[in-house]
Formats: sequence, structure tokens, C-alpha cells
Amino acid sequence: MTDPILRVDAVQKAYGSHKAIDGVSITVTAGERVALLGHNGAGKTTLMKMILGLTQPTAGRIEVLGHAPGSSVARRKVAWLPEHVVFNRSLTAAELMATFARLKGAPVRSNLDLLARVGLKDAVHKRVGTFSKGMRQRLGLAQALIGEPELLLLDEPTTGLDPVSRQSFYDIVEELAGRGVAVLLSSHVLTELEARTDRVIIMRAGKLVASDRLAELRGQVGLPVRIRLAVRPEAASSVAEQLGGERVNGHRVELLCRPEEKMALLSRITGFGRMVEDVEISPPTLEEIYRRLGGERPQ
Ligand SMILES: Nc1ncnc2c1ncn2[C@@H]1O[C@H](COP(=O)(O)OP(=O)(O)OP(=O)(O)O)[C@@H](O)[C@H]1O
Repeated sequence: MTDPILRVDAVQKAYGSHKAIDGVSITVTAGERVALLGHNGAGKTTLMKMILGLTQPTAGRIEVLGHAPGSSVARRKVAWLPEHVVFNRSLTAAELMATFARLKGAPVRSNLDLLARVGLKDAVHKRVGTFSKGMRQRLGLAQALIGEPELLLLDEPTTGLDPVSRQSFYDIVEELAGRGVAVLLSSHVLTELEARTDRVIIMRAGKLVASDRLAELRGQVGLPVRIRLAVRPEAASSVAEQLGGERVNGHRVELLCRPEEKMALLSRITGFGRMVEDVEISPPTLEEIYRRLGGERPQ
């Protein structure tokens, strides 16, 4: 197995007697998209700030590509996109990118490619003051990508974006992960993360309560799978009774089962032949898993 890009080992961060981070260990490898979830105050931003070297752990150790956060290698290889990006509105996208490239000591000539990669090719010479929120966020991402970072920290990056902008933002993140960039992303919008992350980390009051792939978390929490059937009206009562489900209206039957019972139940459903006209299977959502493990609503 390759060395992780990010290693967080038994890290604590105390503010006086309050432990904002309490014994957290995580790793993120190249090309992995990891979602960092937790209610307000769970410690997500504090963790990101320590990874950036903006604040020091009280105990434990963090390494970025084997280097200390804030060291010159780590600074070059880690990029951060904060929730609210503020730019000088009077500059054009090209001028802003040139300023950031100079600050990072990176070549200005790659900037056009980066702007094209985030879909801002046609806005290169437009003033940032005229940009929509989605365009500003994509410009933020382009700025973060200067210098080809290997670890991308995204703090609630899609706040305030419409569904189409969110989709295109995640498409870019997926493309970056495909090139081997490790991505750690915090968000309160759980529905958008379901299909777009490889692993989910849940924090609660500074502690890690889960870190696994969604499929594994589904198995761990023991929440039921929901199966909805569309049944011919004359058979609805009988089907509901035989399968132990609930008839919800003239031709709908709902069943709950444990994940391991699902296939056997589906085989029984198939046995009803044309009496059952349609089947919809819903595994527990990330929102439901989060509520079970995180213990609180995400917002
Ligand atoms: N500079 C600070 N001084 C004292 N306490 C702090 C400081 N920064 C953070 N905290 C506390 O640490 C805890 C974690 O805060 P943090 O901002 O990391 O949470 P978060 O998960 O990012 O929350 P949100 O979702 O609201 O952004 C909170 O209890 C917060 O009040």
C-alpha cells in the first residue's frame, strides 16, 4: 500500500479546558475523496486549520507527505478552499490568478489551463465583481489548484451553490481525484455526498465516531432497507399480509428488512409474478446514518 498523503495521528487540540479535537486519527491516500461530517462545533474547521499549519495540535502528530504542516513542502502541496472566498472584485480572473501564482511561486503560464479546467475559459478577462457565486467558487478552486497540490481541503465548498453548479463542482473534484489528488471535504449537505465520496468520517464533539466507506457504514448502523412495491389493487392486502408489510394505499405496499434479508425477500416478491408491478429499494441514506452515528442533526 502507498504511503498516505495525509496522516493525522492521535491529535488533540485544547482551548483551555475545552477539547475541540480529542484523540483523532485519520489517513487520506492519493485519489481518495473523504467527506468530513459533524454538527456545528464538532471540530472540522479546527482539524483543517491544523492540517494547514495555521494552528498547532496540543498533542499528537500530523504529517502531509511525511512533512510537518506549515513546512515549505506541506505549504506547496496542500491547498485550501474556505467556505466563503473573498476576492478583489475589480480584478479580472486572469489578474487574480497571476497574483496568487506569484504568491505561491508557481508559473503564471499554467493559469489558463486551470481556469479552463474549472469551466471559466470564457471568463478569463472578466472582472470578478461580475461573477455569479458558482463562478466565484470555481475561481476559488482554480486558485487552490495553482502549483498542483496533492491534498485539497474543501470547507463546505458548495454552500450557496445551485444544483447545477454543485454538480459541476463535484465533477471537477472527481476529475482531480482521478489524477491522484487526495480530497478532504466538509459539508452539511449530505445528500450531495452520497455518490461523490469514497469514505465518510463523522466527528462528534471533537471525537471521531466513524470512518469508513458508505457501504460499510450501512452495515455497521443496522438500519433497515426500505422496499416499496406497486401491487395490483386486488392483490395489495394479500401481498402485504404475506410479506409482513404495510399497505399504504390502494396499490402500494411498504416493507422494512435487514440488509442481509433483502435478497431472500426479493425472491419471495418475484414469486408473486405479475401481481407486483414495480419494486423500489432504498438503502439507508447518509442522512439517516449520520443521525444514528453523529447523534444530532447536521445543521
Ligand atoms: N480559537 C478558538 N478559541 C476557543 N475555542 C475555539 C476556537 N476555535 C474553535 N473553538 C471551539 O472548538 C470547537 C470546534 O470548532 P470548529 O470551528 O472546529 O467546529 P466545526 O465542526 O468546524 O463547526 P462548523 O460546522 O460550525 O464550522 C467549538 O466548540 C469551538 O467553539
